[in-house]
Amino acid sequence: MGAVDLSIWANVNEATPLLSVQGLCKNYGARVGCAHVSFDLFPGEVLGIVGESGSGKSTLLSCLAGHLKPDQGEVIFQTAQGPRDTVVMAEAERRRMARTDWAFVHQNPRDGLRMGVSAGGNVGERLMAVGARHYRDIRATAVDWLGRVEIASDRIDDRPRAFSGGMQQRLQIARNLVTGPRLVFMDEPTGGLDVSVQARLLDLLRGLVREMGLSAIIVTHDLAVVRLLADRLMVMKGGHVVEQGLTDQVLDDPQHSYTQLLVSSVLQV
Ligand SMILES: Nc1ncnc2c1ncn2[C@@H]1O[C@H](COP(=O)(O)OP(=O)(O)OP(=O)(O)O)[C@@H](O)[C@H]1O
Repeated sequence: MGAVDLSIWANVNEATPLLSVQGLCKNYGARVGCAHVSFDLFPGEVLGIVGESGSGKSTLLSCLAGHLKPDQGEVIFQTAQGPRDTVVMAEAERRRMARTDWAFVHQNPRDGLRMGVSAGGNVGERLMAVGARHYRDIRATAVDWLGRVEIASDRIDDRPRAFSGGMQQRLQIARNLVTGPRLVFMDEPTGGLDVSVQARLLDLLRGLVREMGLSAIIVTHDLAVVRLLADRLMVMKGGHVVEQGLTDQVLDDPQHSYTQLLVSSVLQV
């Protein structure tokens, strides 16, 4: 099992949104989590979601990834079999899609890795979950993916706890991308890392996203992250989307007063 087979996606039209979100709302009792969020995400497109703490970014991402059930709204995912609303689909199907069609990179690698399993095992078990059976092929693909995320092959049998924070995050990325998802959700993927480590990780992510033609939704506090990775930007405040558009346009010519504050860094996000 070498390169990931993407032929099943051949019938997915580039002009059809990969993800189409309509009127998504989630409240926690009387508190607004996110409200009336709508957008389309096209194949190969990277959307950044920014906003201060408590603005609803994580709530939105959790609803999109199926970790949280929204109170209202649709999340239509373009599967190889056609469009499906992931909000109403059966839990078993959503779980299967979460293994195959999309991936989730957590801020803390511990939430996305199995810390007691070797690096190779972390990558290999994802392949086994989608049907790979031959040990030699699985190990060869794991070695290949460790290389792609700049982890030396002689570390394949080490457990993630023997890795630095940056290496753990790169391993989490390999574990998530090895099965060839179309869409990757990332929650503060560079949060908690040193600045130099962040820069290297961002470069790596940018390369992989482009090379694999991935669509991605990235939640971050860091405008430098979206400047580098995101084609489009969504700015949230109090659970609402206050501005969205092309990243350069939003950052260079922000229209909403809150975005202006964010960009001028007057506001600490
Ligand atoms: N489990 C929960 N129970 C009650 N309220 C919640 C819960 N999770 C989030 N909230 C509230 O929903 C709103 C949005 O929170 P959310 O965590 O989505 O924001 P965020 O932008 O991701 O913040 P951060 O960057 O700090 O993670 C906040 O008012 C928050 O207090």
